Amino acid sequence: MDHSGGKSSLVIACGGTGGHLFPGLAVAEEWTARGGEVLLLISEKKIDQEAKRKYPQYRFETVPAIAKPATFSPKMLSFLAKLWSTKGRCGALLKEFKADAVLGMGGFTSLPPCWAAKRAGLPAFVHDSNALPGKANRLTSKFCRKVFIGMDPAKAFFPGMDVVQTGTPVRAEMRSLPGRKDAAAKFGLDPSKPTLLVTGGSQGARRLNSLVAMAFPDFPKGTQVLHIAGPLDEARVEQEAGARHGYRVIGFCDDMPSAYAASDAVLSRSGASSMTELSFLGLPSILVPFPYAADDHQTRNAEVFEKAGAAFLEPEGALDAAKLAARVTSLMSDLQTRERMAQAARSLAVPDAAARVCDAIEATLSRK
Ligand SMILES: CC(=O)N[C@H]1[C@@H](OP(=O)(O)OP(=O)(O)OC[C@H]2O[C@@H](n3ccc(=O)[nH]c3=O)[C@H](O)[C@@H]2O)O[C@H](CO)[C@@H](O)[C@@H]1O
Repeated sequence: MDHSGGKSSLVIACGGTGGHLFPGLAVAEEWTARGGEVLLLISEKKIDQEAKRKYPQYRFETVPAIAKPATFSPKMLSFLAKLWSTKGRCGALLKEFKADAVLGMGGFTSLPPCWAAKRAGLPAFVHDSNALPGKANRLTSKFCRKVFIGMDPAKAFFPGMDVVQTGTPVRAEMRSLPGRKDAAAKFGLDPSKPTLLVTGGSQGARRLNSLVAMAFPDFPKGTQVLHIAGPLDEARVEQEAGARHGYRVIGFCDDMPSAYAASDAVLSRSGASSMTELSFLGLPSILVPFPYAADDHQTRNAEVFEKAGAAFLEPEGALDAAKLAARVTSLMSDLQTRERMAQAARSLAVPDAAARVCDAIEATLSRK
């Protein structure tokens, strides 16, 4: 295979959650634009299977989603068995696809393909978008030639590894946002009114949803809310708040560019992909980390934005409806602060992250 022109075959393991899937798709877009071929490994989860429909130009294969049990229990045996059997299936797929390299976008679902690559003598790479890398990625990195990171603090967790700070890739559709008027119309909102986007990441955020619904009556008059409640909580939030004027509830949003384009500020969990999009688009935010995320990594993510002045960090444990309303009020009624935060957010963006990832893989392949 000719590696000089980027015609190589790349396997991208990006299943399990939006935070892994969308950056993986962004790399696929860049790799294929360079003339290469991709095979995307996704899980059986709904979000992954919907991506398969939305991107018919790519080849997808479904492999099991793998989650490590929190404590040592009999479930650990089935976890290990699943890792082993998935590694076998990935090995067969790499061979059949004539893969030149494997890129894992994170989580235990990335481990078997990177392990299989190492066994087959192929270069493997892992991308970690968080400030505090997870155990899965630290383990997966042992099979990898290079580790790509989204945020600077992650570097310290991969001692002795070839770590490249690439930033986290953003899908191409984020580069061409619709105008505010069209975007607002899509959600039945008034483009002339200040609008707050609420999102809990790809899986939603039940507690945050309830707080926003309770706090809304105390938001500044005229403020609209576009509330992405998550597929499992849509009906409940709709019942609690959906009938209010200027309050739009949706379950899963398959058009995030429009959601961002319609909004002046964002109240969000601090998943790395959502935050990457906020910095790429220069949106001020209030970040409420998911308190049960592994090793509290969402708090570490949010601290990076808070330190840069790009976001207000509000720990969920200390948040009630009154405090949330006060925070939203101070943000929505102060254009200067929003502009300052937007600029700080932009300063954290790495707009060519997908290109940096592809450059680093190509550099390794050309030395093979
Ligand atoms: C609960 C949890 O542990 N979540 C983790 C998960 O991300 P998780 O998928 O929860 O969240 P992220 O914020 O990283 O990514 C969400 C992605 O889904 C998209 N989106 C979201 C909602 C929607 O309706 N439509 C839609 O397209 C967003 O635009 C974004 O691209 O992996 C990330 C990357 O390791 C971590 O940083 C997160 O902490």
